[in-house]
Amino acid sequence: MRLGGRLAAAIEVLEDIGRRHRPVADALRDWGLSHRFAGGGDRAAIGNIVYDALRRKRSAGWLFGEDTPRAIGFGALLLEWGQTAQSLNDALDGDKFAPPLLSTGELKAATERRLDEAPEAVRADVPDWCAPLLEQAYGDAWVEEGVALARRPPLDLRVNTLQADRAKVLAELQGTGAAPAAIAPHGIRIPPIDGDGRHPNVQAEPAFQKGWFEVQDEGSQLAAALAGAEPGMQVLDYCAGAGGKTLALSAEMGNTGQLFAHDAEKVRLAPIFERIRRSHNRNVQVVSKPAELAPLTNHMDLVLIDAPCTGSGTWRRRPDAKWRLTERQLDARKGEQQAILDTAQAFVKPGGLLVYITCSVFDAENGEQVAAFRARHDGFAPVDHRQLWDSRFPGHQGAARIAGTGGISLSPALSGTDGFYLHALRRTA
Ligand SMILES: C[S@@+](CC[C@H](N)C(=O)[O-])C[C@H]1O[C@@H](n2cnc3c(N)ncnc32)[C@H](O)[C@@H]1O
Repeated sequence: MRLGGRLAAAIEVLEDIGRRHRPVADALRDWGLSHRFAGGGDRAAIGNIVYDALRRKRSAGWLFGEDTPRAIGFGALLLEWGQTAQSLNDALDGDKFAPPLLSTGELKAATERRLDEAPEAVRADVPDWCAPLLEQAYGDAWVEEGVALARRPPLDLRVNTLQADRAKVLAELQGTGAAPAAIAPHGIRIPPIDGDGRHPNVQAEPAFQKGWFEVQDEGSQLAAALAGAEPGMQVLDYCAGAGGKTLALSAEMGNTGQLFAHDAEKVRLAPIFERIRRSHNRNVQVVSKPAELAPLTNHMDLVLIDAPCTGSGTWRRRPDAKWRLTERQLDARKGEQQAILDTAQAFVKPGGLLVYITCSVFDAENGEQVAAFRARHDGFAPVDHRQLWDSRFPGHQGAARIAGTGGISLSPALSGTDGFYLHALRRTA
């Protein structure tokens, strides 16, 4: 397929996503099933246009004065693929599979409209209602952070130190662009792809099958490392999901002590069994029934709450979620976070740690949530987060926002990671 056919397919997929409110991955998969002639390169290119269009939906739409699938599809190529309106028309001319060429009016709009004159929320590529929330979190840097949240993400891996070391995994991944991550000691980064490229399928690597590494954003790796799990500890991962942090904690603990992995949803927890097997974790017990957690009350050295949240820190990877999110959903997540904090705190032993994590960039789910928890519960005091960060990641003082006793926040523009928040509280009574 030439560029025109790929763009037409991307516009079709964007129409499907808009019409049927479907997740991007589902819409792309269905398109692939009904167009079996398309090769892997075509599918990757179409996927890239679709994801770019969703990441840059507002700024792409701004160029044409509307955010129709056609406008944002073309806009993605203008903003992210180094095309100009004229070079696009030249490339599409004579391609019978291409969408109609840009009209005189569209050419004029795309040539004359300037993104640097657009309102801030357009440049930041976020819904209007989210702009004040980003400003609250990032102050003057909020547009820059919005822009970074709309960029293509890297592919990050965490070396499973129970099975391998970084040099060994890097040697296996030679030729993929893999390099040591900037901050995470066991992290490996394959940079964001350009244009119609695609990341290597690392999960097909024998090294992955042998459990030498996991796919995990560097921010998630840093959050897990900051939680402070140590060999021999009793740890409860209360919202373990598919176990991304569980596996990292288990490795930090050197496969010793006990790590209980719980989640309210059995379906979310299901993949953890295969992952534990592949990664050779021997200190993890999966506890799906809340009643079976009762004996752990007051006994845990560390309780990790990787809370359900809006996921606004992961918009680079799930840009459709950015446009689907509503204030009502934010309120619902806040209610869940509050209830989980109130329940999970009871498992911390006196002197133990309660560590709260989200992959949200909104203070309402982060610092404000922890402040409200502390107002409801005596006996928990924040650790010194500056000291915590500096001791774990010396030499990276400026790579996170640290608000004294107010937690640690990671962001794409400052930290080069997904947006994450971590707040560690010690039980004092
Ligand atoms: C951010 S995800 C966890 C991701 C996971 N820790 C990881 O690193 O891959 C949040 C999880 O919280 C779970 N959850 C939601 N409400 C819960 C509750 N009341 N108790 C325990 N888990 C809950 C969800 O099912 C979801 O799997």
